[in-house]
Amino acid sequence: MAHFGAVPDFIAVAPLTAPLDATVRPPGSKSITNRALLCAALAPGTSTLTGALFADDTRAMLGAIAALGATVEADPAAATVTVAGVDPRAGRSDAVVDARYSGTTSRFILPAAALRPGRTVVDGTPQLRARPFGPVLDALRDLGALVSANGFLPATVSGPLRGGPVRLSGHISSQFLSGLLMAGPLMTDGLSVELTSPLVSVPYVEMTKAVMAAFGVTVDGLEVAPGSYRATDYAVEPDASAASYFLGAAAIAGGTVTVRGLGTGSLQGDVGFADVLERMGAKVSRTADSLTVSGGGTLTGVDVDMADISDTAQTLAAVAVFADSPTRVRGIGFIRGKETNRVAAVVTELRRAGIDAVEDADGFTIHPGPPRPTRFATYDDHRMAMSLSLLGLRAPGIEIADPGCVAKTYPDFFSALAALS
Ligand SMILES: O=C(O)C1=C[C@@H](OP(=O)(O)O)[C@@H](O)[C@H](O)C1
Ligand SMILES: C=C(OP(=O)(O)O)C(=O)O
Repeated sequence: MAHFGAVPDFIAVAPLTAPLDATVRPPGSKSITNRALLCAALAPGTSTLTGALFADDTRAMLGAIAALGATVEADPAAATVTVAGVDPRAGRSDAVVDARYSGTTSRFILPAAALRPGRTVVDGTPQLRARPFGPVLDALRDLGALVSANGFLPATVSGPLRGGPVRLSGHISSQFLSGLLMAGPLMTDGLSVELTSPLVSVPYVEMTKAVMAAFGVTVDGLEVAPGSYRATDYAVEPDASAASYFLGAAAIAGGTVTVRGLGTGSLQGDVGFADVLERMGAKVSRTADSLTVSGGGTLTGVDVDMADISDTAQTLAAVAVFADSPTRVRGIGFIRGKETNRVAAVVTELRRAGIDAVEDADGFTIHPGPPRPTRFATYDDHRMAMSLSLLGLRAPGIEIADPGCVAKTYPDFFSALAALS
């Protein structure tokens, strides 16, 4: 990960000396910010986002929509972005998008870029180049685009997109479907997607539909009629995946953590991480504007399918270390294709700390135990860094290598973690 300013080689996590009593508001949701930015960029007129996330992944999307011709004014200190939209179907010049490390940016911008008659090259870091793109590239070809790529980035696409019916696999990533749906209303014949394999990360597709609806476009099942977006002002919720670390901290270290801004009406499936903590024995309460977890009692291991909320699987691995029985996480084989092979990475690192962690075909099993002092490797994966740091709240001698990798979604994570105490 590229960083601005000095970033240490590692961070030592200080164990908590008293139970937690904290209220936090994580920065804006990465997933909602990047959807709202794209919908705003495709809407004629001016939209303003408040509560937007400023992190590497959303800066990638800001650059991507600007490359497509949207006018962007960002105020990171105020967490606002103003976007004047553009009709990509009028874009005849060549364009280049650097999606950096961002799955959402790259998978969402490809269909939008393929609406342009001009050529767009979409590329990213070596990490992103190693992630799969075949399903969306094949779908774009079937929808009428010219595509030059071999299943991975870099990819060069040009339109227009005729649209109509298309078949798409769902088991690798939901981001392909979300990206196609968002470009759908601007395809000549609209879009009708038929999934050829079971969809992972389902709540993210519901989120896509909800953000599109806020910008005036209705998705019916997996069908979108030709139409246009409507510029709007949009308030982004705090990030629920980021919240999982603070909720997990309460479960591990005891005491209470309240996350503000994540209420019962949240668009993010990852608020469901609290349900898993509840099954393990933590106390959870929910209001229209907050989510609270209290821990300190015994945690019991769970057997849980996390295909819908896989960004919190590593958080659960960290919590599971402190339970009184094993935890089995299923349904997440596909996270081997994320920032790193997350199944292998979390198992390898926990084993280095003396924990009996086992890789399974579709996930992992964690047998609890006391972690020994360890400097965890983070594999350039923000979620490895954030989740493994939780072990240090209870166990002495825990260090996190390359902590700057959290810049992908949460540049201030370690300050927020320190502020908990
Ligand atoms: O659509 C989104 O915003 C996301 C979908 C998920 O990816 P997959 O659909 O690839 O599982 C998730 O892991 C990612 O962090 C964000
Ligand atoms: C998988 C992730 O990101 P993306 O796919 O958007 O790069 C993540 O944030 O955990």
